[in-house]
Amino acid sequence: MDHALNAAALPPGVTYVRDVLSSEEEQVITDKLDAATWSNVLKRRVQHFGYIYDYKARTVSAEAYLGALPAWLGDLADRLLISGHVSALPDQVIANEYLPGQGISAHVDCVPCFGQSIASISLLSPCEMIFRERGGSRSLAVTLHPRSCIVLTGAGRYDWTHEIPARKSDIVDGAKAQRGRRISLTFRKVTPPAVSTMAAL
Ligand SMILES: O=C(O)CCC(=O)C(=O)O
Ligand SMILES: [Fe+2]
Repeated sequence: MDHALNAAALPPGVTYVRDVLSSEEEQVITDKLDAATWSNVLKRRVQHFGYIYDYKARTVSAEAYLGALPAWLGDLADRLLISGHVSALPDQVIANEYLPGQGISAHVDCVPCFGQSIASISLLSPCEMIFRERGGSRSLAVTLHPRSCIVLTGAGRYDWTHEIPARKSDIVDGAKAQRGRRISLTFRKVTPPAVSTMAAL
């Protein structure tokens, strides 16, 4: 938990923590996901828990509620809150699977849909995440190691985009590394529409 990266190499508001999971936990989580049904609605496979996120409409509606997080994800959500990595208990999780050559294009996670902290836990294979300052010229590359967690808050959540380049290798710790299968679990707190409407008033 205390291999925090040099904060200067991260956008403001972003924290990166190594080894939030053991290798055993990483395997158990992977097996649980593979025992469930991966969705092919996107180029990469995904699974949604808690609420379904509508990628096209960029919304989470009340009808999208699937139920409480399964216990194994609820436990991880509790850990993120108790360790202070997130400020509100996450109630929505998206698992993303990236095969070599797959990525996610530059985006800011839906602002009205989700709360102030977004936490992403990486499994299985390292990859690079690129941050770009919106309306600015700064960009930063951060290696996401398996079993690490990256948390986006503040400017890193709202004023910088993040992306994972769709490529087959990355430079990891100074050396070229072929990508393997990577899975991420992104934990968010859904903002009820009524609350975001009130906040906008
Ligand atoms: O795979 C990741 O670590 C990031 C996923 C992501 O940015 C997202 O689902 O919004
Ligand atoms: Fe994201």
